[in-house]
Amino acid sequence: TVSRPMGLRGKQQQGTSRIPSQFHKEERVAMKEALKGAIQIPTVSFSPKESNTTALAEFGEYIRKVFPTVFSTSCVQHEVVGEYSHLFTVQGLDPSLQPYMLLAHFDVVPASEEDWEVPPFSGLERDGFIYGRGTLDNKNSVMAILQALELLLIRNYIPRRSFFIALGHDEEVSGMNGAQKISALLQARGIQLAFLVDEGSFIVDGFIPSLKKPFAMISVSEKGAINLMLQVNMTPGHSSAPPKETSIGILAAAVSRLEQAPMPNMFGSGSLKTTLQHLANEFPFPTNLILSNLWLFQPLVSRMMERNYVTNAMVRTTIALTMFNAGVKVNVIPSTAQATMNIRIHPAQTVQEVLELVKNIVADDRVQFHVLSAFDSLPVSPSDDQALGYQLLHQTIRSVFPEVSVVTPGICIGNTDSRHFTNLTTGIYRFNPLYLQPQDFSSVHGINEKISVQAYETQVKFIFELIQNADTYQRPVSDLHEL
Ligand SMILES: CCCCCCCC/C=C\CCCCCCCC(=O)N[C@@H](Cc1c[nH]c2ccccc12)C(=O)O
Ligand SMILES: [Zn+2]
Ligand SMILES: [Zn+2]
Repeated sequence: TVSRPMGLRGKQQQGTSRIPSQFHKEERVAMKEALKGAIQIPTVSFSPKESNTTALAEFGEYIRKVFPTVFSTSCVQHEVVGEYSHLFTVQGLDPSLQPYMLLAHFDVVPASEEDWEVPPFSGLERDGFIYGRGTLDNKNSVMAILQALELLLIRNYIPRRSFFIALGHDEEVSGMNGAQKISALLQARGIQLAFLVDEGSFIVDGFIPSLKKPFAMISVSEKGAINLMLQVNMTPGHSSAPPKETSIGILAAAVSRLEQAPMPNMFGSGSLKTTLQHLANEFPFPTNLILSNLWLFQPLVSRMMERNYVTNAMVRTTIALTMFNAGVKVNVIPSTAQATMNIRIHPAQTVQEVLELVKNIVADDRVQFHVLSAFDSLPVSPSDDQALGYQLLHQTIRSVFPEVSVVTPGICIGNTDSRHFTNLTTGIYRFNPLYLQPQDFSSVHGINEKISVQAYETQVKFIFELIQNADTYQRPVSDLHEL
C-alpha cells in the first residue's frame, strides 16, 4: 500500500524556484569531513552533573568554523542557551506562516576504547563508513541540519517559513539544561510551533522476521518513564549467625518477582496495532490476512510481538533493573539493600497505574519505594491528512526514498529532547532519515557505531528537501472552504 500524503499539493512556491538537492564532489567531500571532525570532539555526558564541558565549548567553536554561511547570513540569528546548547532562528519571508523546529543533540554517551574496532572518537572512515560515537546518535542530525542550511544559503535560498534549529548539549542526561531552557525561552517569547522534528525513529529494516521490506516509522509519541529505587532495611549483624532473611535476600526476591511477572501486554490499546495494520499488505500469506483481521487474530499477534525485545518494548511497560547496591564487607550482614530500576511506560498506562502494579507484584511491606523521577508518556501527535509536520515528512520520505513503500506512525521506546516542547506544539515527530537494522540499533549506545558516507549524504539531502517542502506547503482545498 502506497499511501499518498493527502494534505500536500506539491506546488512550487510562487516566485522562488526549487533548488535541486544535488551536491558537487567537493561539497560531498567537505560534508563528510565536517562530520568526522564533529565525531572527534568527545562531547560526553556522564551524568546530569558531569559532562566534558571543554568539548561542549569546543563543539560550539567547531560549528562556527565549518558552517560560516549559517553564522554570517542576516536571516539567521544564533544564540547560546544554557551555556552550551545552540538556538538558531531562521527568519522566513512570510510572517503569516507558523514556524517549525528541527531538533537534535550533540552530546554523546561514553564509549570505552578497548571494545571498539576503531577508536570511538576517531571519526575514521573505513569501507565507506564513518565510525564513532555519535554517528547515529545524534551528531549526524546536528551536522546534517546545519550542512543542509549552509548549502541552501550558499545557493541564495531564502526560506518563506521561519524555523528554529535547536541543538541540545545534555539530551543523554535528560535535557534539563539544554532543550528545557530553549523551550522556556521560546515560550517566554510567545512562540508556538507548527511542528517539530527530532530523532527517535528510522526507516526500520529486519525487526519483524517475515517482513522483508523496510518501512519508515515516524514516531508520534514516546513512552513515559519512572526511575524507581527499592530499599530494604533490616538489622545488621555478624555473618556467622545469619537470620533467616537478610535485606539483600528480601530485595533480591522482590526484584526477581518483578522480572518473572511482566507488565500486561497492551497491544490492543496501543499504536503498534495501527502500525501493523498499515504494514499488513507487505507481509506474505498468511500473515497479511492475519494482520488485516486483527479483530480475530489480536491475541496471536500480540504474543508474536513479545518474542523480540524491541517489539516487546512496544507492547508493554518494561522494567529494567539497572543498579543493585548492598554490603561493604564479606562478614557483615548489611542493614540496607537498594535496587534501582528504569521503567518505560506504555502510553495506555500512567505512572500511578504502573506504580500500583509494581507494588502489588512486590507485595512485601518491608520493601520501601522511592520514586526518583517519573513522567507519563507523551501525547500522540496527529498523523492525519491535515497534520502538516507528518505530511511534510511523508512527502519528503517518498521523494528521497522512493523505494520505501510504507510510511507509518509509531511509538518511540526511548525518550528524546522533544518531550520538553509539548508547551509549544502538538505536532512532535521523531524521525531520522536513515535505514536502521537490528545490528545498527545495538551499536547506538553500544560499540562500533557507524554511518555510511552515502547514508549521511542522503540525510543532508532529506533535510535540504524538507526545508523547501515546508515552504511550498499549500493548505488542502477543504480547509480553505472553511475560512
Ligand atoms: C513494528 C515495530 C518495529 C520496531 C522497530 C523499532 C526500531 C527501533 C527504532 C528506534 C530506536 C529508538 C531510539 C530511541 C532514541 C532515544 C534517545 C535516547 O537514547 N534517549 C535516552 C536518554 C534520555 C533522553 N531523555 C530522557 C528522559 C528521561 C530518561 C532518559 C532520557 C533514553 O531514552 O534513555
Ligand atoms: Zn539521541
Ligand atoms: Zn542516545
